[in-house]
Amino acid sequence: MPTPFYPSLPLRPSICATTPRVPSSENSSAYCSASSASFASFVTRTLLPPWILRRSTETERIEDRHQRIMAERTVTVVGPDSGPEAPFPLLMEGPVQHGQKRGGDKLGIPTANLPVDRSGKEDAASGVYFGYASLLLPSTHADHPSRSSNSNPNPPEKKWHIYPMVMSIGYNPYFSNKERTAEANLLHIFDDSFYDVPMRLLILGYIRPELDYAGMDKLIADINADRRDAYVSLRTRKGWVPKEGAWIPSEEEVEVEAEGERKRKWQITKDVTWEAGTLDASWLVRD
Ligand SMILES: Cc1cc2nc3c(=O)[nH]c(=O)nc-3n(C[C@H](O)[C@H](O)[C@H](O)COP(=O)(O)O)c2cc1C
Ligand SMILES: Nc1ncnc2c1ncn2[C@@H]1O[C@H](COP(=O)(O)OP(=O)(O)O)[C@@H](O)[C@H]1O
Repeated sequence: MPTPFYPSLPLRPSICATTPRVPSSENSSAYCSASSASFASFVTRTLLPPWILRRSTETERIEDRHQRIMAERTVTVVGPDSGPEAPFPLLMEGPVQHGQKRGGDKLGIPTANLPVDRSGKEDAASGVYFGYASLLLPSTHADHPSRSSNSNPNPPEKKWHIYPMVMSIGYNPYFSNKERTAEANLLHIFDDSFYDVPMRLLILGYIRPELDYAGMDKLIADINADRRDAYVSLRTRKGWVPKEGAWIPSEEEVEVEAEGERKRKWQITKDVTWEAGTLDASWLVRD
């Protein structure tokens, strides 16, 4: 019998906060799912992907952790089940550039930068988006699939490799940037940086506008919530999973030291295989 795409689990997260994180004034395509009842049951059925169920020794622990976390916070599932809608997808590409060195060092969330002005996306509304990135890693790179020790669904002979991502386009109001940038956090743990590596971004949906914050901890919390929303929005629906397959992260809640306090955050920790979906992501891997 084929493995069901959506596992059945006793989770009851609330879908779309009563005060949504996502005001939609800046972009009409920003929205929470229309039918919260069906989405509630959808995410209830789908939140934990099959690979978690297959990990026999860790299953209990991770399930417990997911249940507790998901009971504590809300998840915004963005876009219709069938897949991205106009004006998406938006496409961007270019070599990864250096930024202000804040993502990894200050926020603990590295972001691979592309200039906005040379990519033809000047008209894209500033804000937080999600979708997939692909990288053309040289075969000598530590993260090239041919060198990876973990089970890797991306065939090494393929030149471009796909990763789920969440990104911001704009001026980073918290840091008052002068230049508009596009910055993607790939939902994958890399062993090495990949500056100058060609990157493509298939932008599939809009999560929220860029915001200013009273403190960096609030910015970090929101970016982690964005990562979670992007992950659930992509992972749980066939219409959002590439036909081409992806490196898929598993998330775990870990203790981290931040500004002298121990805090909890979501961190991508493992690679697992996603079942192929119906999304056409061929642009990401074409030669
Ligand atoms: C998903 C995501 C959401 C973000 N949201 C905001 C935001 O609301 N406000 C803001 O000032 N910066 C936001 N940023 C940008 C971060 O501040 C930025 O990644 C950080 O300044 C690192 O910059 P650097 O690459 O130049 O080091 C966001 C980044 C990501 C990946
Ligand atoms: N998961 C990841 N997502 C994005 N970039 C990553 C990731 N892991 C490592 N990197 C590397 O970290 C760099 C970004 O780190 P960051 O501290 O934000 O520096 P910068 O300000 O130069 O962009 C990326 O250009 C990339 O080479």
